[in-house]
Amino acid sequence: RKYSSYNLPPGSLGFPWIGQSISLLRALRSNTDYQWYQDRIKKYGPVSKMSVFGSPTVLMAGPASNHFVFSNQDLIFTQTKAINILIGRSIMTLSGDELKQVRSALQGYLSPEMVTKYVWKMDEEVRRHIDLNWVGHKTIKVAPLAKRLTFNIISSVMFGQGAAPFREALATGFEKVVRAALSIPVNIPFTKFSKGLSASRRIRKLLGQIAHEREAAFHQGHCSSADDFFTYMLALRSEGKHSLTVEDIVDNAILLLIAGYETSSVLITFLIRQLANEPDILGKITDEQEEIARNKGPNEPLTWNDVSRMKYTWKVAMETLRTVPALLGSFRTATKDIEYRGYHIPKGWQVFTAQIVTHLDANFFDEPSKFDPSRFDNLSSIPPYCFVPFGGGPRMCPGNEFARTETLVAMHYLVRQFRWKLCCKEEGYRKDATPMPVLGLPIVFSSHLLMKDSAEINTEIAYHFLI
Ligand code: HEM
Repeated sequence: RKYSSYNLPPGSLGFPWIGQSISLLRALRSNTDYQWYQDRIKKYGPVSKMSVFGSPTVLMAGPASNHFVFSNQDLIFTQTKAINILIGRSIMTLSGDELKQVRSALQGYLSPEMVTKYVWKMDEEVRRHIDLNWVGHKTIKVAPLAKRLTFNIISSVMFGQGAAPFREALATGFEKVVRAALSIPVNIPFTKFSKGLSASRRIRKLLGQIAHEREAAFHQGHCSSADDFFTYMLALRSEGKHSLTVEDIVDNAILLLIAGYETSSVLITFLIRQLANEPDILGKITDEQEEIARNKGPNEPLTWNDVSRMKYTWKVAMETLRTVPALLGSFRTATKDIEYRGYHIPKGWQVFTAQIVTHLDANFFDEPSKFDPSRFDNLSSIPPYCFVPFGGGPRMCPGNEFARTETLVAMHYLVRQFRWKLCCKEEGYRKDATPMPVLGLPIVFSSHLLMKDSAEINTEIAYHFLI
């Protein structure tokens, strides 16, 4: 009744609270979400109303809708109450001038010029990770290890050696915060939320200590802005570029880390999964990486220049992101009544656009279900707002260059040293906030340098299943 004068989009809000949440969650878990969106689009068109996760929501489909969602000033990031409590005053919750200042600071920190300075740290972390977890092993579960790798990379870049002694504690704490992010925010002991809340307090305390130490060192002139995230933000503050307190800086550090490690680990996991079934593509990537290695000493770390030459490998990564986007899509909330294609979207409603809808649309990608990295040979042939793994517009992912670089560094060492097969060829994946192979992607692998053919791997797989 409240909206009787509105021209709301077609569709039903379903039962109060529940709406379409259960059927969407079921589709996500069974990885049939693309069909779920298609069914709605066929029934109601590209703009329809539904109710998910407790809020009336307008589902929008297609490149024009993507553009609208990414760039409309009256749509702000949707926040779950749990995220607000767990992460605090981060870029996700800020608005107005504060948002502009923090966005510009984070963009600067993750800009290509800065990422060039992080390549050696990424190189160091990847090599350490491989020595520890791959060399001398025969089987591993890729997904949890990829998470640990991307966590170690980003925490080493952001906090430097200051956080090294606490890395294990931080990794466990962040895992609990991520798990609590989509939970019901009621602080009852032993629930996901209460565990996440305690972890978030511990992380804040620990990072707060490090930040205050960096503040003292910065004032005494003992560190430079390129050393770590805290010093970078403190240097910007001293230049009048923002006015965040140390506590706010810590909150933004937590957000940056969470936004960065989980998504990148999904990309690395699904790349490894894809390459297990694509010997030709793996061969081409290996050739590209061998060519780069040929001009370097045996232990010489990769440089920015090397990474810029990994063009084919990045096309394969983009095709992986097209077929399995690391994030479902973008949720926004309307801050006032707005209009789109003649429909009203009331203040307080959510809008949602799912990446997979354009990524798998045959109008934009020929044979969309085929894995074909060559479709990225000519990026300008892809219409705007159709390929959006990093979002778009003013809130586009500022970490895309960081993610690209760490993924390429990891692939450089993996493809040159190993050949792998999936332990379970039929292993599917489910989607929560991010997609995840149901068994964590167990693989069996051998050293590529020693192996002449795949017979050795086949024996390993047989052995793996016997035990
Ligand atoms: C493959 C890896 C990654 C993917 C696919 C990805 C994807 C995305 C997407 C789609 C958004 C926009 C969400 C929206 O519009 O609702 C986003 C935002 C964001 N990403 Fe990433 N991301 C990745 C890696 C990273 C990394 C490595 C970092 C940091 C080091 C990072 C930091 C952020 C931040 C801070 C935001 C929020 C920006 C804002 O509030 O304006 N991301 N990411």
